[in-house]
Amino acid sequence: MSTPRLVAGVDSSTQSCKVVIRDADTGALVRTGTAPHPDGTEVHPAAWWDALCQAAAAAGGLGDVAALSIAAQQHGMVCLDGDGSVVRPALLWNDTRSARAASDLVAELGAKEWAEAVGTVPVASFTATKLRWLADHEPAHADRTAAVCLPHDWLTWRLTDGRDISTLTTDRSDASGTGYWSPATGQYRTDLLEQAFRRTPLVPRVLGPTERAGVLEPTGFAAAGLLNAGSARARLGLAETDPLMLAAGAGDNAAAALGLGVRPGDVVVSIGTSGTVFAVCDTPPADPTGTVAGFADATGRFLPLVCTLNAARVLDAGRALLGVSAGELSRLALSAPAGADGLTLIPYLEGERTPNRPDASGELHGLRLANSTPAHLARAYVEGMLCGLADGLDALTGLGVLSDGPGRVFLIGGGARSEAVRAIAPAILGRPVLVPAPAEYVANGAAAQAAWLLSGGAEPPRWEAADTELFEDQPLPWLRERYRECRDRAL
Ligand SMILES: Nc1ncnc2c1ncn2[C@@H]1O[C@H](COP(=O)(O)OP(=O)(O)O)[C@@H](O)[C@H]1O
Ligand SMILES: O=C(CO)[C@@H](O)[C@H](O)COP(=O)(O)O
Repeated sequence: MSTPRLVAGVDSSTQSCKVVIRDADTGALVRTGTAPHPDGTEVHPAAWWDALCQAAAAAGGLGDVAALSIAAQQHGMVCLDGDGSVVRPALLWNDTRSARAASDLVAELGAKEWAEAVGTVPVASFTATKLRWLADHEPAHADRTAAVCLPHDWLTWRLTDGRDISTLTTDRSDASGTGYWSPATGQYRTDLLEQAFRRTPLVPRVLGPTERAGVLEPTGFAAAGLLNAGSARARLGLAETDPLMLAAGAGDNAAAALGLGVRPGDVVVSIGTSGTVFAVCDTPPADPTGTVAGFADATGRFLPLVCTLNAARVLDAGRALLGVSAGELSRLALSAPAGADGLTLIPYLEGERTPNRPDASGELHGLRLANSTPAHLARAYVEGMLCGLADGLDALTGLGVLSDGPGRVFLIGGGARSEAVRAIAPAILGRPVLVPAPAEYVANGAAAQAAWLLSGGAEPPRWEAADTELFEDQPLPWLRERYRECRDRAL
């Protein structure tokens, strides 16, 4: 029997780095590893590199892997100087300090004009607004910035070169989250980059879905001038003789869409640090309200997406408040009645991106003696978080980009591991929900992209779909209505 060819997929997400190693032909899972990322919304990229090395080691190393693809959290601003050194820690997608810069940029050009130019209207998450913040607040760092790239671009480049900024690459999906690349034309809008940053740094070359970002040759680390090349290869579990092909990589949500094999009409709801609701479609969306971001996907199509800042960590906060485990929060939530007897959480604990309220905070409405119990509070936390996502699903549906949809609604991400979330989601989202078996769907999508690179086929590999469990319940329009009233009062 021949040895299977292996591929690796990476999800360098907000809270951790995950590596999955799969059989390139069958998709069978071979090994996995994870490592945590530091907390905070400002992180030095070296921490992602360390976590990638640790996660690769925990997955048994990459020595027998033929191709690798890196997917990562979107939008983070990584500034490099002319020598390829990091200028300052990266500002992540959930750092809201550029909210004022975002509203300045909208005022300068107009929301409709931004949506038509790049598919998105500036909010604090997008790279363009972070660059404007840097220009306004740290001009010395802005002056030193010779190139700007994103988390997955930097990690891929760190593996293939790590020194020459002219070799930086990205892909369509991540480029579409910058605010200066147009999914509709497939071109950078250098004028908008300059408008945001008042400078024109080098930006990564945008690769198509099956293009190769590079090859990590046996001598690669030394050629790249990385200090202690031998130890870097050793940390990744690579033997001195192993070449490793690097795929284009992707933004995490596009990778998840690829990993799940979503079809036009399907919707994915992901509950990670961010809450996202997205679909794939064949025409570039442009929502002048900015609610739906018109991203590109990782297969050559488009990825309309709504993103909230408050998802799995709302559940974490509920647990901390009640001093209980994730399992106990879930049990408590399921022991309270739907609607928590009038207790409603508006879950904007981190400010909010959709709706665009970067300075908002969370609010509890309707506290009474009768609902002042741990169970009611747990229920309100789960329901409030899901109502934020249901608003996102409404916006996506309202934009008319779902062909005959919504069809299948998938629920993924760390938060989908909660039994209460799975059970309550159908009533709040107003439709049946398919929960794939718990797995790292972003890293799986990256692994599929690596296998696609190896196969050179016209379509991504057709690996066996994950087992799914169907959750159904009667929609609760009255609960959504009460949430809307409290939300609008809060806003
Ligand atoms: N059983 C569970 N119940 C509730 N939340 C969970 C559970 N398991 C994991 N989580 C939460 O999921 C989050 C991590 O999810 P993940 O999708 O990996 O996030 P990210 O991609 O943003 O790093 C954490 O906030 C964690 O507390
Ligand atoms: O900003 C977005 C999408 O626009 C987020 O979805 C980030 O890509 C972070 O994802 P997670 O780490 O929460 O999965």
